[in-house]
Amino acid sequence: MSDAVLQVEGLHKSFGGVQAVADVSFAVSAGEMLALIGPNGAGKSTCFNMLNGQLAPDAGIVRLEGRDIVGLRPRAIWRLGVGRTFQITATFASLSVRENVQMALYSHAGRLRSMLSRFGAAFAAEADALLDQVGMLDQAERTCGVLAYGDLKRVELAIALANQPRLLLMDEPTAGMAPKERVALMELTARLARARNIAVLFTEHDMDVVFTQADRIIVLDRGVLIAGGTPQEVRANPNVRAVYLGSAH
Ligand SMILES: Nc1ncnc2c1ncn2[C@@H]1O[C@H](COP(=O)(O)OP(=O)(O)OP(=O)(O)O)[C@@H](O)[C@H]1O
Repeated sequence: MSDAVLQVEGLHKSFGGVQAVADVSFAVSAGEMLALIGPNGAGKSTCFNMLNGQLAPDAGIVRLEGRDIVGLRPRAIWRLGVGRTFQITATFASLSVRENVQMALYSHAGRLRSMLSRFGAAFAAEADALLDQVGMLDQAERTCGVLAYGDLKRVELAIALANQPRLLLMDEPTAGMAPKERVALMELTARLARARNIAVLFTEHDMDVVFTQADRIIVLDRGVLIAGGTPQEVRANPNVRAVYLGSAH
């Protein structure tokens, strides 16, 4: 795929006798939403951890815009434009929504050592622009500790965007959210990904979110990719139905 932001080839990882990820290859294009699904223990987190440098693969190539990033530290990979959101939100509860995004902008600009008290107006306009994009500008003055969970997730998305990622890794982004909020968050993510040409790879247990929001889906089972394609193709794949979706889809 010529416009691939991320290219993964022959990724392997074992823990003792357990082959967590076995010969996994896939690619994600700019502006594309790719869902990585599979039952518990299929190897999704292990894959993510190898993509952002937290875990060293036993074998395989990970290319970000053509550059092999295997062996780089997580921070170096983040600097190259790989953002990640986690199942548990990572905002500073005592700082305001705007300050949290300002902090991320500071960090992206390499000026994290500046004292919080010197924040002042620095990056305030940029922070507000990001908050506007995720629909949180009207809550910019509130501290993150008092926000509703779904709103916190949108702040987290703004924080991830502050690093101007080329690739966004989202590990169960909608965990803990109400079903209606989940689709809304991923619709927002998809809209922003397309507008900013960001490749998004996400894991998700909510099949409604996966099948309505992903452009393509890849399916892991016991470390092996057993299927990949459009939501329609994956839904119709008998292996997927047997191994993962059961009779529900
Ligand atoms: N640090 C580790 N040490 C030993 N085994 C591990 C480690 N991390 C993962 N595993 C094993 O590797 C396999 C894949 O786990 P992984 O967490 O990647 O799956 P997952 O698809 O993310 O699961 P879930 O949906 O439950 O988060 C499992 O058998 C797990 O027990």
